[in-house]
Amino acid sequence: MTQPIYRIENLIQRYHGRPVLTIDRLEIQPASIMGLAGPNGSGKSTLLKLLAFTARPDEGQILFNGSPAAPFDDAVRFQVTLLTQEPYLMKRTVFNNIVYGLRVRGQCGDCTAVVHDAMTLVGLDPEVFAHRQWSELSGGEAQRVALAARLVLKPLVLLLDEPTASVDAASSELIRSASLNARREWGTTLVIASHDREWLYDVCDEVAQLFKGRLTGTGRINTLFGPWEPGDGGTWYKRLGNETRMAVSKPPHADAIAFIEPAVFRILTKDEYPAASEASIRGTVTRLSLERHSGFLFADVRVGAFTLVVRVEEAHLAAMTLHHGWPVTLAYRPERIRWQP
Ligand SMILES: Nc1ncnc2c1ncn2[C@@H]1O[C@H](COP(=O)(O)OP(=O)(O)OP(=O)(O)O)[C@@H](O)[C@H]1O
Repeated sequence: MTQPIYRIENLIQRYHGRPVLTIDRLEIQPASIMGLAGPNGSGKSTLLKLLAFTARPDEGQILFNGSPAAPFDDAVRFQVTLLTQEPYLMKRTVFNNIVYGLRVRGQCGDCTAVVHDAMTLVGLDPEVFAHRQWSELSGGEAQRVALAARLVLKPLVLLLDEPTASVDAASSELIRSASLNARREWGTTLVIASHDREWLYDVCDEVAQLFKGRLTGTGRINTLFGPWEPGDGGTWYKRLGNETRMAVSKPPHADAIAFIEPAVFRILTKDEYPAASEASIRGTVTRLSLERHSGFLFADVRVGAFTLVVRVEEAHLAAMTLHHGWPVTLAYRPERIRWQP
């Protein structure tokens, strides 16, 4: 096993004395793509800032290539770069924004060719954009300049904090493909925080789930929020829309959040019925995907207004034909739902 590029140990980060991030242990492998998923305020940006070594954790440590690193150490400053949701360009031309990091590192004299290459990677024609001022760019163009300013450094680690949250669709596509290109071409490790779970699952080797500042797992998981409704005989339900109700175990309280592992669901074959201990719901397959990290096959199943991720058992594959648009019945045992108070 290679040495992880990051190893987090017993980390606690606080704001005004309140812990906002607690991670006992997390490793990120070199040249891998790690996704960070979680609702607003779950600690994704805080974790990225710590991985960028712009701040020191209040407790615990982050080892970089096996060694502890202090904020702004040369060992990390020249290797790790963070792209935030807002581009924060300097008040100068596009060319001068992109070349800045190279000059700070004393890496080139005439950097024209490498700067132009970086611009091309993010879909900015150097002829058109090199001499534009920072103020003469759209939001999507500005974000692409900010990314080019990082790619030109061929960084060991590129941290992306919701890089496409406030840009147009075309810029978003260019930002995504240019980022993935960095891993392919230079073996750059990527850590991506995003609310776009589908994208994360498509491109990441592993996705860390954060919830209220805690790591709740790595891998796919279904997260359902209340309200929960009591039914007959002690059963509780979640309304999923289109008159579909999903039976759940008794929630600990009204605002509890349910975590349901994809393996909790099983897709019934044509001739199968749920067992007496199982509940069931009907839905439609909208997507099939293979998780790189585990090699498991997952189906996205649309149930009412929700999409549930379901792990497809290998033993079942032969007995089922799953296609986009295929109606399926999911069986599950409600007591296997995990609750987070
Ligand atoms: N500078 C700060 N001062 C005080 N509290 C902060 C500060 N920055 C973040 N927090 C708090 O820390 C917690 C984690 O915030 P963080 O921005 O890391 O979450 P996030 O998962 O990135 O959220 P989002 O998806 O909305 O960007 C939140 O409760 C937030 O209010």
